[in-house]
Amino acid sequence: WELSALHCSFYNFCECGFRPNLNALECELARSVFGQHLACDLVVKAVKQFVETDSPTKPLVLSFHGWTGSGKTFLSSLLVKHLYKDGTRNPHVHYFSPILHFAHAQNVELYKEDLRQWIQGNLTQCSRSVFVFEEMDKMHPGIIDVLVPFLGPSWVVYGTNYRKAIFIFISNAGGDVINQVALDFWRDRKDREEIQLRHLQSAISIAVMSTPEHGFWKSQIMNQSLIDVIVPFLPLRPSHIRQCIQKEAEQQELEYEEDTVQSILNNLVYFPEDEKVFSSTGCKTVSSRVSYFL
Ligand SMILES: Nc1ncnc2c1ncn2[C@@H]1O[C@H](COP(=O)(O)OP(=O)(O)OP(=O)(O)O)[C@@H](O)[C@H]1O
Repeated sequence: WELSALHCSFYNFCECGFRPNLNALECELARSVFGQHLACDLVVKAVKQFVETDSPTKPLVLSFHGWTGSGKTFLSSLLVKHLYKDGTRNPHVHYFSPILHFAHAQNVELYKEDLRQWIQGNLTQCSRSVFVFEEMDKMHPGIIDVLVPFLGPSWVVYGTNYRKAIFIFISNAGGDVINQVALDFWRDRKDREEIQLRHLQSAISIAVMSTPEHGFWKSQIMNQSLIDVIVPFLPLRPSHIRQCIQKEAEQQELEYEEDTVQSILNNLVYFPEDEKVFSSTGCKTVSSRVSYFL
């Protein structure tokens, strides 16, 4: 008890169960997230820097981009797991999905007001809240702009210390350009681990800004550069899918033969059609296939 109290007063961040364990995060990402060296590095660095600052000047805003099934939602849940004592069960982690929460275009004004109040209310209760916005490329543009006052360094939101919050935006936008860069590296026989943010960042921003269905389209969030880190997720190679299959089989406590793993791999779709370099669905359908095949 004493040690934990000391830790809390020293770091000043045990409020609302916020107990980041970033070494554990780093280990779990290295062990469980396959083929995403760039995303893992960027997230760990950004979060470390953020939580080690007593009074951050703005909230941490991360934007995850990449092909389906590449691990965007998975990584965000591992991050949350290691930020709070009770992980994803912590009530100060809030998930938003356009289909669930903002389904009807005619209600945009209502959604905006509800969202603004929800964020403000929750930040008043707990400044160390995390807000995760899924499928940003299906969000009606405009809704997300109500977040602008909460994301920047210079606004004051009365009664809240909004600067300690973490916002994560997830979308497939930019997936095509990320895939193209990864494919070019593969064709040039360059190591995938050589891909750096500078190879992708501006192309992703351009892709997002030119997608009218994206929640960031014409948004002040992009125009005012309120995103701290753009986090690209690379398309997964068959070797990564193999790792996902093995992990899933182990989790389900199923015995597996190499032949069966190969059959699952053979049953997936890869692109480009002639070269079959990357999985079209990433690891997304692996869990159900493992249950079916093993
Ligand atoms: N890079 C990865 N390493 C390990 N497991 C992965 C990876 N990518 C995906 N998975 C597995 O596949 C499941 C689905 O992935 P996830 O939901 O994170 O994909 P996503 O990128 O968010 O896809 P979408 O864009 O369709 O929402 C995860 O729960 C995880 O088990």
